[in-house]
Amino acid sequence: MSQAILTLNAGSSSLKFAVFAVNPGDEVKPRLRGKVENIGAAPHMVAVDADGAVLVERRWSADAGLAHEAFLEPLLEWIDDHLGQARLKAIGHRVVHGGASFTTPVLVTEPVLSALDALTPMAPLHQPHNLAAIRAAQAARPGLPQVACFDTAFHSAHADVVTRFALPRAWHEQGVRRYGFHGLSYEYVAGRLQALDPALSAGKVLVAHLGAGASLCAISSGQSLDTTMGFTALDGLMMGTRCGALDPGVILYLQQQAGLTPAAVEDLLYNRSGLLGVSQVSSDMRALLASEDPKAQQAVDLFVFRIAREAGALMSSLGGLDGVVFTGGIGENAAAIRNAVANRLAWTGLVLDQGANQQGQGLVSDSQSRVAVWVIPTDEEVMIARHALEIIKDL
Ligand SMILES: Nc1ncnc2c1ncn2[C@@H]1O[C@H](COP(=O)(O)OP(=O)(O)O)[C@@H](O)[C@H]1O
Ligand SMILES: CC(=O)OP(=O)(O)O
Ligand SMILES: [Mg+2]
Repeated sequence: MSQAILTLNAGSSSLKFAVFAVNPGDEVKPRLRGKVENIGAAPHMVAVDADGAVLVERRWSADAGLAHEAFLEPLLEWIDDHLGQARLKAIGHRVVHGGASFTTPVLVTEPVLSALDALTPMAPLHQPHNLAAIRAAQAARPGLPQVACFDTAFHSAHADVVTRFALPRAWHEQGVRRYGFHGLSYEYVAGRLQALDPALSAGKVLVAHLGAGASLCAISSGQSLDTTMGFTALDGLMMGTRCGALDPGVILYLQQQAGLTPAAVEDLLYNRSGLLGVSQVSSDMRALLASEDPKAQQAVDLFVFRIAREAGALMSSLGGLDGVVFTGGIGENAAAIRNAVANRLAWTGLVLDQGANQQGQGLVSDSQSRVAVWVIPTDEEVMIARHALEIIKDL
């Protein structure tokens, strides 16, 4: 009987899932993938097979009030019905925060779960959903190995200086330091780039993961050297609803002068800021690009400005720039954003091929460009499946 691995990637408002067949040579091959989007509002589930044919599509009403956990049991049953002859060998999970202790994927045990629970305050949008998915999967499939794969792990070899805040050193020792996120995405993209352009992948590359959450990663010879997110996934770029880098004095002002409680500050910075907060229109880049509202344009301009500014910082960490890779929902699909970022980085000698950029696939820089620019669709799911298989191989 063939074997399969299920991956679960519980995000702030979505639950992505995929089933991979384990082929000879331990190669994982996608069988089906899908997502439940818009959880908390009007959930929408869609799943497709390996050829992209729709297997299921379902909508729930906005007032159903369903949380992530409500989808897990029916989802696991639906997946069982679609496994055919295959037997589920493990479930791999994306866990956003691994802290200082988890620098590689691990088999989930109770002590692992409680250690990950302690990191929840540092990833309030993600960690509770990641851990709820693990607990629900444990309850539904007792005995089935669960593997946690961390967003932070790809950045765990950063030089000491990259990890530090200029705070009294005792805080660093207590774990108040920069970690970085979106590591599963960066690891996948780095692997794809090595296959697509080995010479570039041996050089200095800036990868822009621009989705609901957004960050940049400085990758040299396939290794992460620096990244824009830090202690939490709030730092760095402006995001859908998150503020990105902020003068810490603003937080003091909000609490001490404006009288916001810590919980209200958390809600402001994680849920009400970013594209949504500045535009007052939407957190969704598609809606902003289609809007006539000048505030939407202002939000897009700030998003692009912040990318270019942080890109400058990471070029310094890299000591140069040979290539840029765009990925994530915005990076893969929004030609206008790639173009605007490219215009701000023109001083590096980066020139887009306008036709290729509109197409948005593969190499999109001009043949005369000093900096190569690629669009590479990310795949956190396949990375999770590979890691899960690696961990359970010796069980
Ligand atoms: N065709 C498109 N043009 C512009 N933005 C897009 C397009 N398709 C998706 N996006 C944007 O991608 C973002 C979601 O990215 P994604 O990587 O899927 O998010 P998540 O972090 O939830 O995985 C949204 O802001 C959405 O508007
Ligand atoms: C870490 C993070 O911001 O993840 P996402 O982009 O999925 O929200
Ligand atoms: Mg994402």
